[in-house]
Amino acid sequence: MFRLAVFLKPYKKETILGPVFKLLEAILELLLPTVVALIVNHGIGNGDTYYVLKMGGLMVIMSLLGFGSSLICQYYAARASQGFGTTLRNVLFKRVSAFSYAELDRFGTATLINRITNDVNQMQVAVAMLIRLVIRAPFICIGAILMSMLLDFRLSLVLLAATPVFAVFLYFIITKSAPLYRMYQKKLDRLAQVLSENLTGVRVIRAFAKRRAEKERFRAASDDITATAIRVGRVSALLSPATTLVVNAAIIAILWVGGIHINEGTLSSGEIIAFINYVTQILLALVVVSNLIILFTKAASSAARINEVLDTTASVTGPSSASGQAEPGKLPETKGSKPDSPAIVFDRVTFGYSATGDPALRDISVTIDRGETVGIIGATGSGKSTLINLIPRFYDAGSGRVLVNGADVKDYDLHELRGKIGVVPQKALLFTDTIADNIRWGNERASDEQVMRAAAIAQADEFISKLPEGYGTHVARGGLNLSGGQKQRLTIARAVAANPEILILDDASSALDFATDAALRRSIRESSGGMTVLLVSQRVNTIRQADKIIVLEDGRIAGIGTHDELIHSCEAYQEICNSQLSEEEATR
Ligand SMILES: Nc1ncnc2c1ncn2[C@@H]1O[C@H](COP(=O)(O)OP(=O)(O)OP(=O)(O)O)[C@@H](O)[C@H]1O
Repeated sequence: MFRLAVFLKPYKKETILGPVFKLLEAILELLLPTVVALIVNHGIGNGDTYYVLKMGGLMVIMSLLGFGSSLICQYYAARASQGFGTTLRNVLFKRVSAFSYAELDRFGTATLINRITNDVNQMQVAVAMLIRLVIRAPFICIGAILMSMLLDFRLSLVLLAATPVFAVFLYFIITKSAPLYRMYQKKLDRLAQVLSENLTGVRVIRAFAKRRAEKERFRAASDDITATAIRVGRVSALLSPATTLVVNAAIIAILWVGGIHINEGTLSSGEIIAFINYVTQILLALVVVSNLIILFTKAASSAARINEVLDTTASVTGPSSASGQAEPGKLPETKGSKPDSPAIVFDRVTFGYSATGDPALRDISVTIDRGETVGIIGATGSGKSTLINLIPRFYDAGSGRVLVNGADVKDYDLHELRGKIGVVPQKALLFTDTIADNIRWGNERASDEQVMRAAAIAQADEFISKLPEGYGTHVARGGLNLSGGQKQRLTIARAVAANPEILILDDASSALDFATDAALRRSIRESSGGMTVLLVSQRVNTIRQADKIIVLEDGRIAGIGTHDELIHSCEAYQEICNSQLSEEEATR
């Protein structure tokens, strides 16, 4: 947990001055019972009203000073904790943004969101409490014990005897609650996962009339977390009554022993009042300490979760380059890349999502020349998306090399590499902005003409022009106000607008009708201007005109060639064609 203290560095002043002011308040608070004892013994005992008023006035001033110190501490604590939380959240977000798909897959979205929000909040509260109470509460405890020792050493032995009893309670509660807090946070992640699946998949759930089942699933996750919360609550709830029990037992013992001393004439009534005051202060401070311990037990498990993210380094990083925000399509060439080399080469590439499971790609070797249009086809799960994900380094090949323009993708600066490649994913994702800005997302500097040209290539111009506000039409959250095919065409336009050297369409026209799909391929071919195009599809019609077709089967290459070559030589391709085309269509 203390590793995260580096994020408090910019708030050194607040972290030091906050506790100092709180200490001042605690000192004033500790002196008050002694002043009360003086008032009782000298003022009331001697009937000296002037003394009572003078000391009463002193008490008011001390209380006001204490109040002011407390306010200043509160202010510093708020500044430091909010600043700490903001910096930590930003650092975590930056770290997560740099994660490759492999790290994102490993953690999962729900837990990452919880770690950046919930866990950081938990740490933020812990920092505020650290500044406000961590010094004050133990100081009050120890100070009150010392002050009571000064008042009457024999009586204070009762307090010392109570200390180990309290320590045993504390130890029991911490060891029981810490694992429960860790479990609670894991279950919170699970709940967030179920909730997110339900909200994003609401249409599918309704279409399959699965609402009741999903409600049950949510209730089960929710009940599960409640059960853990109750268990942890039961354990931690013991702490306050246990503290009160120990301290009240001490008070009874003090009254008993004190009574004997008063009878013997060795203790004044003012001293016993001050003594009880100190014991009450100790009680309150101990309740605070015990709550702090619970808070820090929670914060420790949050800190461990945060540190896990901070300790995870992105597996996909590139050598740094000074290319910065270069214009898309005009990025500097990486060392090793040659103008006359093929656009993409897979050189004996093998890749698996996990080190132990079956590889998703095995021994893939293929060369794709610049300006070629290449179709990638295969049954579902055969590895098509995995193959293309290795080109922009969404994942890194386990063995073998992937070359772009003759240079290993690992030698590229990531920004430079991805600037060369336009990827249109299977699932169309749009942002809440205008249609024009969504297309411009791939190239912020694109002029209106370039945006319209990209839309025309993607066969999107016609439907856009029919919208009431044309290119200025606002895309609703998640593209709700557009059809599946319209969304796909906009994501294609977005990739085209970036003017990439390599355009990858990962089953990106699956929602288009045959005529639009054909028109799209024609316009990409006509206006590609030397662009290398990779078309991933399960539809033979989408890829049959390609210069080269790669057929994948169970992660291996089953054939490479044109449609005419493969229809005679590749069994896997023949099977796909047989399932989709008539004999006449296949050989036409
Ligand atoms: N993120 C992932 N983590 C683990 N396994 C994965 C992941 N993505 C894909 N796989 C597995 O890798 C294999 C290849 O998947 P891939 O998505 O590349 O197939 P595909 O040919 O593109 O399929 P489709 O046509 O259905 O999109 C499959 O067995 C799949 O289960």
